[in-house]
Amino acid sequence: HEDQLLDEDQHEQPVTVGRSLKFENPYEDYKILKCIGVGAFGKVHKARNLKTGHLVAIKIQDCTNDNLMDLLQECMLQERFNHQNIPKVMDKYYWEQKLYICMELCEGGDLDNIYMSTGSLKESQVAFVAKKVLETLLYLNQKGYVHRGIKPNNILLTDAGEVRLVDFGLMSRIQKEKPEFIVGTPAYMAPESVLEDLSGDYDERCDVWSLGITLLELAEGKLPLVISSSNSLYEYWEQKQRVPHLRKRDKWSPAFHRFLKDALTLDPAMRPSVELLLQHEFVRNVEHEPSPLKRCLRRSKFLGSIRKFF
Ligand SMILES: Nc1ncnc2c1ncn2[C@@H]1O[C@H](COP(=O)(O)OP(=O)(O)OP(=O)(O)O)[C@@H](O)[C@H]1O
Repeated sequence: HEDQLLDEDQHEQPVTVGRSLKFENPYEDYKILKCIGVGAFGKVHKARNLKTGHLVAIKIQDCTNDNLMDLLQECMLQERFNHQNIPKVMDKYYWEQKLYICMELCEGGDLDNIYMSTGSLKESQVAFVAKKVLETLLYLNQKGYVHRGIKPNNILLTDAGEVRLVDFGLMSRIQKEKPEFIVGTPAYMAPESVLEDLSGDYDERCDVWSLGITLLELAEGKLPLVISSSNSLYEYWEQKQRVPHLRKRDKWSPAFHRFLKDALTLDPAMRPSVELLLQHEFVRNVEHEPSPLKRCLRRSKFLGSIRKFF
């Protein structure tokens, strides 16, 4: 219980994690109900707290002595963030070589699954996602972090259609630690992550680019650039330099076209910051409630139950 991790936010003062990391059997506190997601390092399950009856999501990851600290760092970052769009961590256990992270359940699932089942989103729904993700990114930027993993798969919805951002495993400090390796999912990665001459000092704006690609995907129902490796991303930008845009010009408002043009500015030095984009006409007047995504959640659930039936 005396393990210590470095807390970067507190000027590298060590903080004790032993107090809140439980070295106990999690199955005595939670009943696993069903698997709701699969990640690179483990699975996410829906579960019930046996004392309170509350439903939670439990991420279960295999641990070795080598990766335990990395996984804990990611979880502790998520724990430390206090923002309505970031799922709260309630408990964490280390038991029989596995890490169990119990957090707020986002019953709606991720936007990747949702749009694949219901079809592309409407403009008002895309604008809502844009605003919520920008607000979360602004919070992270103010704390000094770049997310580096913005994509539909990491944007979850609660039952009420509220947006939650997850996956803090690729996150890094703004301008402090450029990742040693190219990190992220290539199709969403900003051109500067592979083009040296563009990299400059505009680190946090890579999230703005990834958000632009994400919104295009949600609106059109498919990825604008089909790129599966950082090599092919490099080749694409070396040869074509054609910036993705909405194909059907008349289907979308001029504000949406302009927003994407701004977010997908090739040169990060010219790309607007998160703060500036929050003032953009496309998102400025988006209401916080009610969520326009609630309707597509109902549809996704309905389609899910029909599929189960057949
Ligand atoms: N709090 C949650 N509530 C509901 N579903 C969740 C929650 N967290 C994750 N999921 C689901 O589990 C999936 C996998 O999540 P996880 O965080 O393990 O993936 P990951 O580590 O980001 O995966 P990868 O590394 O492959 O990107 C998500 O895409 C989502 O569908």
